[in-house]
Formats: sequence, structure tokens, C-alpha cells
Amino acid sequence: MRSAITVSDLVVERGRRRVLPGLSCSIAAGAVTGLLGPSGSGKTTLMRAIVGVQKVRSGSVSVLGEPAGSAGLRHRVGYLTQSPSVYSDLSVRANLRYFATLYGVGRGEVEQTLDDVGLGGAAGQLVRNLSGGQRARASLACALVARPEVLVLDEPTVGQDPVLRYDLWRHFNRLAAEGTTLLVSSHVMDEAARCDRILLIREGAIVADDTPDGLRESTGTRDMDEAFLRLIREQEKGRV
Ligand SMILES: Nc1ncnc2c1ncn2[C@@H]1O[C@H](COP(=O)(O)OP(=O)(O)OP(=O)(O)O)[C@@H](O)[C@H]1O
Repeated sequence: MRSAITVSDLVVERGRRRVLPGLSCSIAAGAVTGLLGPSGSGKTTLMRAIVGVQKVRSGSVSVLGEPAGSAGLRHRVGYLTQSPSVYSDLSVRANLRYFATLYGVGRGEVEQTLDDVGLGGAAGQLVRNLSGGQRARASLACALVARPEVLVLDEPTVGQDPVLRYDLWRHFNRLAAEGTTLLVSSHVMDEAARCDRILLIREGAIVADDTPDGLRESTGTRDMDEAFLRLIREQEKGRV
């Protein structure tokens, strides 16, 4: 496995809490890696460290061979935050054109990306008049439009209906097949099946790093929720 992102002994404290107590992992290049785990387990914190916006106490994060957050990575890494970051007084298309201009991308890419996220029909609407799910997809489109080599997507399918979720995952798989590295967080375990690899995180520690099939095999269940529960039980037994 060629890795695009390497995290070594990462320690992050937020407030007074040690959220990541020394996490290490590698993210495969040209693949979709799902970052799954319960609420508060440290998914967003790890993603923030990877895109270089999180203060870290110690350890290192390297992305495409450069330290996370380096100026040279600015155009090579796209980040979707959990709360939509789009201009509400602009139309969806104007938002995308703005980001396309920043990244030197043409208008053809804007129209293609609008279709990719299912917003072709709403392109002319002001963002403030969109539904929550549409707004989230507008924000996703802004992260996708420049076709960065690495995409870090924090819960990109939350609030979307099953058809849209299916289409978005198909698009992520297509991008990976073309060579993009994607790290996608979710706490919906059934989305794990759409990933090439899965990182399961709990209390700031990686409890599994495997393929979906590998995880099913090692836990003896096809159900991802159940697989996660079995891993936790095993881990707790090991602690006793
Ligand atoms: N700004 C902050 N100040 C202090 N603690 C924080 C802050 N942001 C997050 N935390 C704490 O850090 C821990 C990890 O949070 P994080 O957002 O990384 O989890 P998560 O796995 O992404 O959760 P979710 O699935 O709910 O988004 C939590 O205990 C949270 O309370």
C-alpha cells in the first residue's frame, strides 16, 4: 500500500482533554479510506491535524511527503468541514466560480461539479434559500471543484437521502479510481462497505485498520455496527 498521509505518534489536546493520545496511522493513496467511530472519538480532530489547522502537542503528520499545513499543500488538499462554509448571499454557481477562480480552474469544471453533487438544477439559487442538505452539498462542491489530490471530507453525506448518498459514494469511488486520495468520516457504519479501507477510531485510538472484507472476516460478522461492537468487546477483554 502506497500511503499519501502518514500520522506518527500524534498527541492533540483540546481544552483540558487529551483527545488524541499518540495516534499513528497511514492513509492509502488513490483509495477511499473511511474514518469511522462514535461521536467524540476524535475524527474531526484527526482530520483537522491532517489539513494543518489543528494545534498539536507532539508527533507529526505528513501529507504527500510534506508536513501537514505546508504552503505547498494548499492547492493539493481539499477539506470539507462539518458545518457548511459557503457564502449564503451568493448563488451556488457563484460560490463555485469563486473557488474555481481561486484555484485557477475553468468554468467547465464548475458545471461538472454541480452535476456531480446533484445541484445542477439549483445552481442559480441563493445559498441562503437552499435546504440544509443542499447547502451541505454546495459546500462539498466547493471542496471538490479544484480536483485536489487529497480530499478530507468530514461527514459529507450527513442529511442526504439514500439516493443522493449512493450517488455521492459512487462519485468518491470514481475519484479514487482516477488517483485521488479520500479520507471520509462518518458515524454511519453501513457506509464503511463503500470504502476501500476502514479506520475505526475510539477514544482517540485506532482500533482497526483494514479492508471491509478483512474486518468482516476478523470479527466474524457482515454487519459493520456489530463488527465495531465486537472489536470494542475484544479490546475491553484484553484490558482486563
Ligand atoms: N473546541 C474544542 N474545545 C475543547 N474540546 C473539544 C473541542 N472540539 C472538540 N473537543 C473535544 O474533543 C473530542 C473529540 O472531538 P471530535 O470533534 O474530534 O470528535 P468526532 O469523532 O469528530 O465527533 P462527531 O462524530 O460528533 O463529529 C471530544 O471529546 C470533544 O468534546
